[in-house]
Amino acid sequence: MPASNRIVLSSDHAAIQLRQAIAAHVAAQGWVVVDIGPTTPQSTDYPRHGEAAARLVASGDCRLGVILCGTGQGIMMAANKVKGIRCGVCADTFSARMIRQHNDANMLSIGARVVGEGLALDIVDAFLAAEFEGGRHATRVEMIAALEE
Ligand SMILES: O=C[C@H](O)[C@H](O)[C@H](O)COP(=O)(O)O
Repeated sequence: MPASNRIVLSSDHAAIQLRQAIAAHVAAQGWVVVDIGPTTPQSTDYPRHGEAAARLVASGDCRLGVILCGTGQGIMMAANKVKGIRCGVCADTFSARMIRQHNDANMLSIGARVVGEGLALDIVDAFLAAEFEGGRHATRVEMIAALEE
């Protein structure tokens, strides 16, 4: 377990049930879950939830983040607007592992209308188990950061 074991979870209305399943899953692994909701199924706007989670990661309050909406795409786009955030949408475990190993992703996005719960939990596990490899990948991640300046 890393030094900081805080992970933020957030979603829009399309992914509340899956987000809560992921929260229970990662909490059972020892992560301190910062679940910032929402908790009611009322329609809500994914940009606000993506931004809120991203700010907790960008500030260092949370080491990693998992965010969800219907496709995972919209909330990912919002999170990636926050400086320092590298978030990828994953619908397979290979990509979830690679965005950590090669891209040093600090957030994962999942589409609750795209993948079922079993696969989603495997995707989260693959993301959390992987470590950034550095080396040539560090140079490329630095190039991404330079685009923010
Ligand atoms: O990228 C956007 C997400 O998939 C949203 O969850 C989706 O657009 C919400 O759609 P609706 O308001 O029809 O539930």
